[in-house]
Amino acid sequence: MTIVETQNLVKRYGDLVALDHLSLEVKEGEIFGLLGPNGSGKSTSLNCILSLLSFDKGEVKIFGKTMKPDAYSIKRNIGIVMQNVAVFDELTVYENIDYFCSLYVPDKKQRKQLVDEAIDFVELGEFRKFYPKKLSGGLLRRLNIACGIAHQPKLIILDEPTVAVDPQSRNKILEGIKQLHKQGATIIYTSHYMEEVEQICTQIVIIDKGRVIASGTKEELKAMISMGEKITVETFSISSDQMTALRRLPGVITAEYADERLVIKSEKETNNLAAVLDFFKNESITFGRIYSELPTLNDVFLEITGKQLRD
Ligand SMILES: Nc1ncnc2c1ncn2[C@@H]1O[C@H](COP(=O)(O)OP(=O)(O)OP(=O)(O)O)[C@@H](O)[C@H]1O
Repeated sequence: MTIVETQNLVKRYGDLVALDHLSLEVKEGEIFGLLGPNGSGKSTSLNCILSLLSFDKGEVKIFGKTMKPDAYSIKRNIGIVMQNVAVFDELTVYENIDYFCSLYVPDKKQRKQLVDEAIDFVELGEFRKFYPKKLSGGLLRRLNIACGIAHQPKLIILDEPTVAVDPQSRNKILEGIKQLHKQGATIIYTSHYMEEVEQICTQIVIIDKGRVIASGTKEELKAMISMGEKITVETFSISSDQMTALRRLPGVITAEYADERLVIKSEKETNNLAAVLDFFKNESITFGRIYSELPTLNDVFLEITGKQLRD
């Protein structure tokens, strides 16, 4: 079943085209990763999906129905965790979650159970009587998440929930998302951190300048590009003749040297690590670490657009 569908969404801010015929399809049970560099249109697309922002062209359907600002039956089944923490300073952790949950769940007894479950879920039990001002950035994010998910929605939308959080809270947030997914929620997750998207998303769409540039599972995305292996060698110097020799190794696509790092990218099913190691030994070139990696989503982005995901 399709949970969210956007067809040819166009959103302009004056002359700037923020969404350029953006079509997305999120199926039930997916952790759908919307990955793109800063300014690529991730937040704009979420705001259009949620009818928080009007758009110039296109259509949004959620749970098979057209999404509109007053589509309350749809909204009741959506949980939103936005980039900026939005909680009330005057309310405690418990009261904040209870307030947001009360917008969807009027029954007090039922709500108490949901709020308690949300507090346990984000592990804020010992902070339930704290006011937001007393919480660290990571704990605040977790409170923000609890406020968005306490009513146990079918669809959860998280817009860069890990920006500027400490590694411990980041891991807790990512583990929490996986758990919500296991419990049956469909999740839309935006990020410009490709490692996170690789780690948790079952389906990924990469956008740039408001357009979809690639989509699929992480394996499918990596299979789209010609590169299959990236070898990095930390070395102080290498001559242009030596670079030419390295470029002649089988299957080498590029070999570049910058900032005391040599990076050799080779085609799929090439294994040049042993050959590169032999070359450095035979040429008596001193080197530090040498390692081989599989392509990342950044390499996918780089090969398709010619630029880094994180500029
Ligand atoms: N209210 C606005 N008025 C004018 N331009 C805007 C507005 N909001 C966003 N933009 C522009 O639209 C484009 C898309 O922005 P958007 O915030 O959707 O990108 P993003 O991928 O979410 O970026 P980030 O990761 O920085 O949040 C950017 O060029 C941005 O500068």
